[in-house]
Amino acid sequence: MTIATINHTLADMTRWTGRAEPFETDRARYWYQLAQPYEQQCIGLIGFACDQGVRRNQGRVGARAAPPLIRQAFATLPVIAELQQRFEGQLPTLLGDAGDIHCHDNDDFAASILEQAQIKYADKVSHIIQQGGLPIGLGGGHAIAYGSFLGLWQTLSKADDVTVDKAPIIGIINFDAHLDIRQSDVATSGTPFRQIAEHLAEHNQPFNYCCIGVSRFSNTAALFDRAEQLGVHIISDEDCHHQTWDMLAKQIETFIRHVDVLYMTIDMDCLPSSVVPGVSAPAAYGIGLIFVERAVKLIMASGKVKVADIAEINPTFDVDNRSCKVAARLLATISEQHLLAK
Ligand SMILES: N=CN[C@@H](CCC(=O)O)C(=O)O
Ligand SMILES: [Mn+2]
Ligand SMILES: [Mn+2]
Repeated sequence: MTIATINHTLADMTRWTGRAEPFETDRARYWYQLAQPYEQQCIGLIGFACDQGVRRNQGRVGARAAPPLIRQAFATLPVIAELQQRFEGQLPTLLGDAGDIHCHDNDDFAASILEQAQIKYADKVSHIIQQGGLPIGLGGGHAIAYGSFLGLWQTLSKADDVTVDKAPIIGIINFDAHLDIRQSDVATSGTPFRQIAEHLAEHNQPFNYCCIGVSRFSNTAALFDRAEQLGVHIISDEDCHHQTWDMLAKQIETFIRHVDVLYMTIDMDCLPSSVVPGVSAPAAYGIGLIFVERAVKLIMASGKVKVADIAEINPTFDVDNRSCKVAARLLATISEQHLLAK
């Protein structure tokens, strides 16, 4: 039997590598050339190398290996000209790597190892927000979501001007085939948004949850019942294909207008398994990458996103690194939009 432990490892900067461009101007620049060990950069990457929640949820494990592979794929993407111009002379202040929280799990669910990992990860998230940065979490299973939320919650609770009746309204936008509001005796990758709903209810705060890409073939009627009880705003996978962009954008904008701050999470199984094969629970239908990227830009443009994460990549089932590359593209999109909006 393995011993259940959690630990934090600092950024491994030897992983930030990519193409050398000795014959080009210095505008041939890649993200690997920007990354620094996290201090107080505008963006702080923090890995959640944990798939205990997937295991507890009877899923196929492997997501714990994803954070360094998503980083590696991101490292090789070019930095767009607009960003280089805008931040000339300040490029080392843009991207920090805060390392990974590891959850070395076993089958002893009572060991609370997942819960401890979520708390440790939440502390890092909170620290980055308090330093003025945007934390971007790299899962790991979708149990990362409860940690990301807790990190945001901790920060908001510490703010000087916050009282119960004046607390900022939190909105959560999740791109996911699954609602992840399961009832269970332990936390899993299928329970985070139900846990968040309960946490908010305990503190007399509203639960504003918009789930985009929900599949009627990936959620039971019991889950749809709970979604209705909790007032979840559902935009189904079929809606995403059949409705116009203007109609979808309006729904998302209306949701955003009613909240003060946002937590945005992308469960990579929202995309079709032909596009992202390396996930814990693949989706047959899925929503388009073109739509997801456009929606992510719209959400980031609100300026309300205080924490974001990318979850559920499972490298064991990836093909030709395809899934990590899609995750890296979304990570670059979030990063670009955040920085350009500054
Ligand atoms: N993170 C969520 N996972 C899905 C898993 C479904 C499955 O294994 O088929 C869920 O709980 O609904
Ligand atoms: Mn999912
Ligand atoms: Mn999920």
